[in-house]
Amino acid sequence: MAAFSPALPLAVGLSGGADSTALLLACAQKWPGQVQAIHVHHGLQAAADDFEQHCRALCRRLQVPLTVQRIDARHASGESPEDAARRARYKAFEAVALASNAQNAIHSIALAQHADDQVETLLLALSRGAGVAGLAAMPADWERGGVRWHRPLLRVAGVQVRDWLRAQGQDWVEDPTNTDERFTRNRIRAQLLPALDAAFPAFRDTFARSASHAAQAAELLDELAQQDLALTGSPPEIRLLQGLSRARQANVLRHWLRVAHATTPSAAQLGELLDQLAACTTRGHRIHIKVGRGFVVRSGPRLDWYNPEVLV
Ligand SMILES: Nc1ncnc2c1ncn2[C@@H]1O[C@H](COP(=O)(O)OP(=O)(O)OP(=O)(O)O)[C@@H](O)[C@H]1O
Repeated sequence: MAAFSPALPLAVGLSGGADSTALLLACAQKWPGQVQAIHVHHGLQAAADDFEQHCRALCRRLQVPLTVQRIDARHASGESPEDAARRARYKAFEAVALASNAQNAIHSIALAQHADDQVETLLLALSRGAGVAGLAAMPADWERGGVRWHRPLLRVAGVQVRDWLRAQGQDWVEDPTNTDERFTRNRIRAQLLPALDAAFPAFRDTFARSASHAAQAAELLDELAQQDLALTGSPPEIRLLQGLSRARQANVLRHWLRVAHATTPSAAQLGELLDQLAACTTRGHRIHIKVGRGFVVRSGPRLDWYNPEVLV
């Protein structure tokens, strides 16, 4: 938090839980008159009104302007309720930043994820078999929608955040779902983090270092994919793809499918596509492989992708 120097005015995403309560308090103390808060009311759980009340009382006491955004975070089929809520929340933050008037325009938004959240994200990525992009976990800073986003607590342990809050005499609302071990993240927090603490006391720092190595590697792979896609064309030409190593083919194909078709192949689908590419040496060789909601096919000298649902 010491090195955190955001462009002001700053808005803090305030859920009412310990972490964002602490972040708002620290920021309001550091930059009086330059900080505001955004609370998103999901209406998903009975405790939502308690969260809102806590946020209103806290902001009144700190004399911090508060915007409460009500959202409908119902999830689409195939999407987890947590992902839907997170996506809707980010959209709500962006809408508030966009609507902030010129005089008090929000330049940065800070979120309160801390080092334990980062370790949980990394372990979740490992449990899904993620590649380096997933193992990069959460970035500390990024830019989107003309706003700088920050996670200033990413190197601070969860217990330190709560200890600081207690020392400040500040209360918070405990999210009742945080102890529900039906959620994987909560099982990681309750069962794995204490075991990691016992086995590797420095795990928060060392895991964070691995995540930032992965982030750097992911950036390089992305740059290489852009260069290779410029070489093969989009959609890519089969003969030019075949001139690349198998690892580079995999990298550029993943990139092409993501940027051009917003789809990600499974490891098995990509493996099959690479095998087909290697075998594609005759004019008549057909390629037709399911990827995401559609198919990668051969179309003359190139690959192509189509979604049959969109064609009808
Ligand atoms: N309903 C919300 N309204 C505003 N900001 C939110 C809300 N939910 C989460 N955030 C922001 O996003 C961050 C990450 O959310 P996440 O749900 O992972 O954590 P959290 O357990 O809610 O954190 P906290 O201890 O602050 O409640 C929060 O620390 C907070 O800054």
